[in-house]
Amino acid sequence: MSTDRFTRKALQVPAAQELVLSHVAAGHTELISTVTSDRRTLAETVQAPHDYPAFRRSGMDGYAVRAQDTVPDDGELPWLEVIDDVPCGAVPKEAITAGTAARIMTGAQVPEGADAVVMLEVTEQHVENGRKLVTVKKPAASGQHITPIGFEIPSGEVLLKPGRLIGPGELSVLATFGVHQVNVYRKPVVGIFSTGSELLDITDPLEPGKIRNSNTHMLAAQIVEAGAEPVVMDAIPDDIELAKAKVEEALKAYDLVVTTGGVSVGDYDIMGDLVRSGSMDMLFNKVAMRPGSVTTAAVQDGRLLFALSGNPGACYVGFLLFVRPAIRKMLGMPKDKLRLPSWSAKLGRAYTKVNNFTRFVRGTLEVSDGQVVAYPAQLDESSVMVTIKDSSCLIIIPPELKGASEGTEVNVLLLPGALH
Ligand SMILES: Nc1nc2c(c(=O)[nH]1)N[C@H]1C(S)=C(S)[C@@H](COP(=O)(O)OP(=O)(O)OC[C@H]3O[C@@H](n4cnc5c(N)ncnc54)[C@H](O)[C@@H]3O)O[C@H]1N2
Ligand code: MOO
Ligand SMILES: [Mg+2]
Repeated sequence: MSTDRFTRKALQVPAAQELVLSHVAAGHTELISTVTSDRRTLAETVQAPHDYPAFRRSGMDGYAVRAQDTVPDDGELPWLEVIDDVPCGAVPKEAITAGTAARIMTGAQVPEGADAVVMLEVTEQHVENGRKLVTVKKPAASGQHITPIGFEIPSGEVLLKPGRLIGPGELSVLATFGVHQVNVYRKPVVGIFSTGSELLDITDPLEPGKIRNSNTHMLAAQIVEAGAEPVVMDAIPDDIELAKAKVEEALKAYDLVVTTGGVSVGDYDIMGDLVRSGSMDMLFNKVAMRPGSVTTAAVQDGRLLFALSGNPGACYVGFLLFVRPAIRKMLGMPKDKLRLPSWSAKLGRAYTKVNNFTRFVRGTLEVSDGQVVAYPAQLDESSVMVTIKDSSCLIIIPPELKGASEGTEVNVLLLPGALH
């Protein structure tokens, strides 16, 4: 790797991603209460401890019967004697035998002997000499309105594997089987700070020549989305000694450190100098991509430092392509879930910029005539912040396309939350 500021060797995006991923591994685990496990990543295999449903379950409010007893005899509707009443949560007291039925509610356990449930709507109930009788006006088919044991999940089935992100469906499964504690991967703690003498705090009034620090807050939200815990540190001015001390402190305290700003070749681009200064191993300081060509990564004592560009567009994309997959690997997620999902789409509008590097252009997705169409943002410069909020994908424009006309088949990376 180069030792001066200007000579940089650009890695292709996949190679840079692999390099980053080779320096992280799934982290520690912790046992937590399932009720607080939403958005956490499972670190264990969960198997069904019993069949589900565990009993034959009625799908309707009605009567449990033997289907054969519901067939009219010589045009006469059959009468059955109601020998039991089974509400939800109860266990049937009697088995159903020829000529008998049990009143039963949706979700209740179907008695032995019954092979069908008929809905209340197709029955009539009478009391005759103190005996409860029911007639069935429509013959039942065997198995009707009964959910068999193990219909959804047989006992012993693997339900959830390590690396699975817990959400509403997973919580439902865990609760169903009484799994009230789960082993999950500990959330990596990520220290973030911005560098730049121009940066004002979000609460500061605007001053001439200055801007408010937006990247720190954008990154904090990206870190949360990725499944980690951000620790927001104060921004620092462009002072290499200060930056060095801050990086050292952060790398000791946190699992990962992300900085933004000062990675290009300018006079005050201190982060670029810092990673080359020898105290850490630089993985790369140039990637063949735009925005984010100056994205820099280094490792010290096994901990990664990502020095992302200060330009908001480049910082955003640099996080998604490199930091997010690293966090997801630390969370034990499988290899095919580390990167953003990729779809193919047609370009809805021409993209004319030509570049030597692969472009990751912010865009919006629409479906038209069953075809996914991606529209590049009107403003997609690295320095532009405002269109980040409107984007649902990154459109990949490889350099060999030399720009792309409307209708070109492209690959798009889905942004987190694109389908919400
Ligand atoms: N001579 C060259 N100049 C530049 C090159 C180059 O190769 N040669 N690369 C350009 C590219 S590409 C990019 S990207 C930027 C990278 O800049 P830095 O990472 O060094 O970032 P800064 O110089 O600190 O800031 C750039 C820009 O971003 C604003 N910024 C910085 N931090 C924040 C923040 N926390 N929140 C909001 N905005 C922030 C900053 O004010 C600048 O406007 O360099 C090009 N130049
Ligand atoms: O790194 Mo800059 O964002 O390539 O545009
Ligand atoms: Mg700079």
